[in-house]
Amino acid sequence: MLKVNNVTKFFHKNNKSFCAVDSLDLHISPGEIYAFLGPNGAGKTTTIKIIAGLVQADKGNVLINGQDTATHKKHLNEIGAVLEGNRNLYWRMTPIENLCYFGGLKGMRSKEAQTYGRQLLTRFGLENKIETTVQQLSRGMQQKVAICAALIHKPKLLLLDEPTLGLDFEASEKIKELILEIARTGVSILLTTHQLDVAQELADRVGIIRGGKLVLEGITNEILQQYTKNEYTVTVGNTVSAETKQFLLEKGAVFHNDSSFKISFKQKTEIYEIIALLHPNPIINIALAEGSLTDVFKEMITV
Ligand SMILES: Nc1ncnc2c1ncn2[C@@H]1O[C@H](COP(=O)(O)OP(=O)(O)OP(=O)(O)O)[C@@H](O)[C@H]1O
Repeated sequence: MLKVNNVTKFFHKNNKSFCAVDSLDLHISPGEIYAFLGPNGAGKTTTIKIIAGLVQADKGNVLINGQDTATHKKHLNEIGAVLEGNRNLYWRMTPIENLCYFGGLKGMRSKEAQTYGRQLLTRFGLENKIETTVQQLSRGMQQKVAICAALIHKPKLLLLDEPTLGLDFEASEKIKELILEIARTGVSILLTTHQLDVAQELADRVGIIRGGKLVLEGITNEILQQYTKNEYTVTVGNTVSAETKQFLLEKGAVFHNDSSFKISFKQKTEIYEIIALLHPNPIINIALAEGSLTDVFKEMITV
């Protein structure tokens, strides 16, 4: 669906040229959710703007369905984008007026935009807010309208910049559900977020960009497995004896209290040695810490 080939972009700052996006390659398949992550200034927004045709790359190209969008501009119509959340919308207009307006910009007939706009707003649970001005809606509802506006012309690729930023728990859960639902209809989604838990929950694949370069890319679950440390939290029924405690401390254990500690190993099998050592103190619980994108991210951006 989307292929970004060797895209490079230079900007000028203080009379010096610097590379904001450096030889970037990425691709997204139909229905796939790709989380594009990176610290502030890494080059995410610039990349998204290049994909959306808002910024011109100095090198490389963007292909949609195999066609270069620089020479086949009509393929940009396959893209819907929510780049600034609710700031994309006209606040004094109602959701349906916004949708008709954005549909019109994409060449839709007014009646078609009306009909599909109402369907979209209903699908997003906004059927009772169709005639309320956007400024009177909650932040979460405004975000839903912004996504509807990006979907009005039935794009095949949706670009979402920080889709859950500033939303409360319930609104962000709802937006996440909707993102998954949109992807299930075959729309590819490229999302950027600093909320790594959101990326972990939604993304089929993840790319981490730093200094304009992709430093890690892969299937989310595979990356998580790769970065899962063999870190266990062990809780026993009785106080750990002084001698065992000393041994565990030497092995790098961190005690939460006299009967619970955290310990990491190079090899998973080392936990059996610890279980044997603790005997006959009954083991109440052993939990392996799950890897998280936050750990992966920290490692990738601090090396
Ligand atoms: N129009 C511009 N002119 C000059 N420099 C720019 C321009 N747009 C972006 N930059 C610079 O390019 C670099 C990449 O910026 P970009 O906005 O793509 O980063 P980002 O990863 O989206 O960051 P954030 O997470 O803060 O949104 C930054 O150093 C930024 O200051």
